[in-house]
Amino acid sequence: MIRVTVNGAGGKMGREVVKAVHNDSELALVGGIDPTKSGQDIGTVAGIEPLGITMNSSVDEILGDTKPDVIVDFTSPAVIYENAKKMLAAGIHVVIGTTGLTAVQRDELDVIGRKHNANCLVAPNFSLGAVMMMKVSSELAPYFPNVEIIELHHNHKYDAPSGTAILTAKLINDAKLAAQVTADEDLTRESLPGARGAKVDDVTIHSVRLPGYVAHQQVLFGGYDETLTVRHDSLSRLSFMPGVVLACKKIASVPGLTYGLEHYL
Ligand SMILES: NC(=O)C1=CN([C@@H]2O[C@H](COP(=O)(O)OP(=O)(O)OC[C@H]3O[C@@H](n4cnc5c(N)ncnc54)[C@H](OP(=O)(O)O)[C@@H]3O)[C@@H](O)[C@H]2O)C=CC1
Ligand SMILES: O=C(O)C1=N[C@H](C(=O)O)C[C@H](O)C1
Repeated sequence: MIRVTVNGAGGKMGREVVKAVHNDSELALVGGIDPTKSGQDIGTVAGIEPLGITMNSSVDEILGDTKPDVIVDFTSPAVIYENAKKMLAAGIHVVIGTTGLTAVQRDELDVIGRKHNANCLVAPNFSLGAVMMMKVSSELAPYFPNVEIIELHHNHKYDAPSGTAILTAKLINDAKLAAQVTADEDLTRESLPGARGAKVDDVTIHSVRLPGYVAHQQVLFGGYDETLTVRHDSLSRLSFMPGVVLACKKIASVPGLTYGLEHYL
């Protein structure tokens, strides 16, 4: 059995991960961390029966002799980097769904993890459909170099743009660079600052935050008198669970830090 602790276990994603890990026959749920739910039973916090596991308040409390094999982290961009350094330095494999890590930070985590034989997966999106949306978008980019992303999320999201939009833009930019194509020069003027969104290299991203949405993204390609749109919708947070469970099972066999769930499929 693979022993798994959930960091951010009281959050929207954390509660789903607790249930998914608890329900999987190859995974053993051994702990949960969440500062404001410390002392409570992890099952009760997740909305199921009590599981006899008391929540801790910080990662520092679980790095001792009874440390898990894997920590799944869905916390906040504000804390992920410092926590990831601690978890990897303790020799624990870390599955990171939390957004906000920069490329430089990922490189630093790779070094720390390799030094302590701890592997790391940073996946901005664990849903299979979102991974396929990114793959298809990068394949289309050489043929349609004019492209903009619209990502739509619930209004409690910490960050903008989303981690998924940033990775999608990176994959599109990489594909365009390899094919030596660029977007037509953008002559549009902004009469209101921000109206044209944010740029990640050659790709524009627009972020929508509204109650009612879960996680959605459209990648819009413009061509010669035609357009092509790739759209993905996560209808609930269950959509991320097969990817998280797969990652917990596979992480011990993939050395170093991996960026993107596609490398685990
Ligand atoms: N990769 C993917 O597929 C997905 C990634 N995400 C990302 O996951 C992250 C979390 O999202 P979501 O679950 O919606 O957010 P929530 O705010 O619902 O959950 C985050 C939880 O982490 C807790 N927390 C905050 N600081 C710490 C800490 N230092 N140690 C332990 N726990 C802490 C929070 O506690 P408190 O509320 O008390 O502050 C909260 O319970 C975001 O970055 C989001 O973008 C989300 C969905 C899918
Ligand atoms: O905060 C969220 O909800 C989500 N965050 C991830 C992101 O930033 O891409 C994944 C998904 O879009 C849901």
